[in-house]
Amino acid sequence: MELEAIPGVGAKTAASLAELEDPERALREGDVAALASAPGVTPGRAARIARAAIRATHDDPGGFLGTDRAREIYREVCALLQARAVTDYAASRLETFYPSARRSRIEEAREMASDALEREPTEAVLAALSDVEPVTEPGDVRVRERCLATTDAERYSAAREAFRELSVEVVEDARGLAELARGYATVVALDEKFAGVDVEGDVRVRPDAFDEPVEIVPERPLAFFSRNRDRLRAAVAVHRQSDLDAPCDLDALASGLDRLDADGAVAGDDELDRLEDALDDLDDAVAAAEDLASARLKDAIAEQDVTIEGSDLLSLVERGAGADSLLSRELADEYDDAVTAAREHLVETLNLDDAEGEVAARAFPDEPTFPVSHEADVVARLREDLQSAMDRRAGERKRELANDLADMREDAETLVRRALELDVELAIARFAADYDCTMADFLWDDEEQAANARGADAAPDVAITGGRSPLLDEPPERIDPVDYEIAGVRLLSGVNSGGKTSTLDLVAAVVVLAHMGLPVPADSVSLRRFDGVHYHAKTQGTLDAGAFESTVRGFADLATGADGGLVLVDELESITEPGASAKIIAGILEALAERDATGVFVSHLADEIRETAGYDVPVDGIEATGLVDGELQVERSPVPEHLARSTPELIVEKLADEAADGAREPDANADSGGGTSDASGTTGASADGGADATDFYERLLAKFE
Ligand SMILES: Nc1ncnc2c1ncn2[C@@H]1O[C@H](COP(=O)(O)OP(=O)(O)OP(=O)(O)O)[C@@H](O)[C@H]1O
Repeated sequence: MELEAIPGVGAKTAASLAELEDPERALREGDVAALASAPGVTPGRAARIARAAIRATHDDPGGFLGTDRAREIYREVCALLQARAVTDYAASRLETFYPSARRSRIEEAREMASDALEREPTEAVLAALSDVEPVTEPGDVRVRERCLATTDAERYSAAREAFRELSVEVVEDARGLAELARGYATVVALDEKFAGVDVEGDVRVRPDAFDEPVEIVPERPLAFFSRNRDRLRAAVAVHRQSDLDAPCDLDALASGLDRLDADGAVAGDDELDRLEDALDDLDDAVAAAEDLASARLKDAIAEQDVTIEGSDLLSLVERGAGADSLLSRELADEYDDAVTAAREHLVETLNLDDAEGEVAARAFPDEPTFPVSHEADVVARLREDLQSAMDRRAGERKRELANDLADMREDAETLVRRALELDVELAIARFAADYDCTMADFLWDDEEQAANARGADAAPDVAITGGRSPLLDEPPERIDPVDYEIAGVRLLSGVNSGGKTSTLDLVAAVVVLAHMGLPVPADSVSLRRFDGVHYHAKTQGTLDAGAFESTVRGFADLATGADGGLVLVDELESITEPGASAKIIAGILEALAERDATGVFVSHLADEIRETAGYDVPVDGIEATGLVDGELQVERSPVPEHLARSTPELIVEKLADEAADGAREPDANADSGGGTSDASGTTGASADGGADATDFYERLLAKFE
């Protein structure tokens, strides 16, 4: 895919995306983490780019969400899904699901959602997911103890390009190599002609270096694995806790990671640990050995009676000899014992092997001295030996581990990606479980046409059974399921607070989710494919002339455009005075009906609109089954083709009933002091005035017929 062909991606962003290892894959798979790793691309922008790329693939013009309220509904359902994601990745990735009018996109997303519904979001998987994050590239790795050397200028440039972690030096000849070997622990000569040269130090001739980068810089793969160690371990745990297919041997990867320190060094190697400890403890051990030997010798001297003949003493003094000579002559055995103890102490505390022990033995001189002191140059030699043994060992282990892990890098990245994608699926599965969702049945255009051609009864445009609006501010168990069928353009009437707006929200949420390819919160839903959703929320109060004009203009576009969208309108009458509103709504309904559009208009002016409209507008109604203790008892599912009674009508009916009861039972009212207010604040009928009040309420009631 041409990066600049993606809507919204300009030259700068395209250049930035081109820096990714595989931008096509990232776009194809909606890998928002990879996209967000492009320079200057934020996670939010990454999701928008991924969405735009999906749209481009499906030739989707976008714009499905035609109004602010429709966009709000999308954002709200998206937030409900995101609230069920564990990782930031999944939260961003869920934003790549958007309502589309394109069948191919809907079906693609439905396939993924259907797989998601098979997933089981166990506590163990969710806990493991909390530590998974997209892998990151380690920062610049610099290896200072190793360098590359060549006599060839071209090879020099190629090596600088291929081995950015190492210094590359130009040398003239073997002497140059020898000089480098004095400054670096290891020199890797790239030229064949150095094969067989004898240079002191660790000089390796590797003309194959370019083909074996892991051998030359094992730090490169190790840096990746150590940088991502915790997230890789978490991804391994996610795979072990779930039924995900692992792209590699999880045990091998886990054991490789166990052999790695967070800073890229090899961990868990006893010999390496021994050498490292010996180096760390060398100075202390030498000092302790010295003290030990001196103390022994001191004790021996203190216990010793030294007899010396006067002539001997004289000759010693004449030769200028000090007490040391006396020591060697008189206390040679004691000195030997003390020095042996010091040497043994060194070997034991530093856990030295035989060869190292031989060097350590020379750290204390055979010539007696008091106090006993070490030979600094021997200790320095021991340090060098230990250091080079450690470097050698670390190098070997690094290369071994790097060879084991390097081949797993791609799989390790896939492992993390699959774990993160699982989080996306689990968020969908958890949303579906919380709202008892199901996949909607689409009546695709060709099937619809075939049905119409057969003369079959036209199926409703949307049919919802047991719908539970996820947008209600109620916990899922308090939501009354709603059945609603929408065919053509219709009115929805009903009592105040009966659930008319909530029904529009439910329809919008179901249609948006279905067109996102995601499960819908209902027992069953069948619907046709829509080009968009145009949901107009109730306006607060009447509009000024300008706002009114632009609202009417908006409906003109809807009524005359080619868009086969779903139109949902909530109490449009509030935009202006009731008489004018009814006329305008009737006109809009007529125009939409002529275009075979689908729509629901919630209105309290159903009668007036029907009188004005030039066709028989169907009216559905949300009915109150009665008023109990001042509370409406509502049947939330709209009754098809039924004008619901309004709240005022219900209240007048209640007053009429109460007045009639009062007129029939004068004694009861006389007892309660007649003419007082009842609990609901309405005036009851008195024994003598009951008949009048009954007549009055009956008169009001008759106006509703
Ligand atoms: N299906 C439902 N299940 C449970 N509660 C619901 C349901 N539908 C609506 N309600 C409750 O009824 C309240 C009122 O709903 P809604 O605003 O949709 O009514 P309305 O008919 O549009 O009211 P109005 O005529 O005043 O605009 C909601 O806030 C919610 O608490």
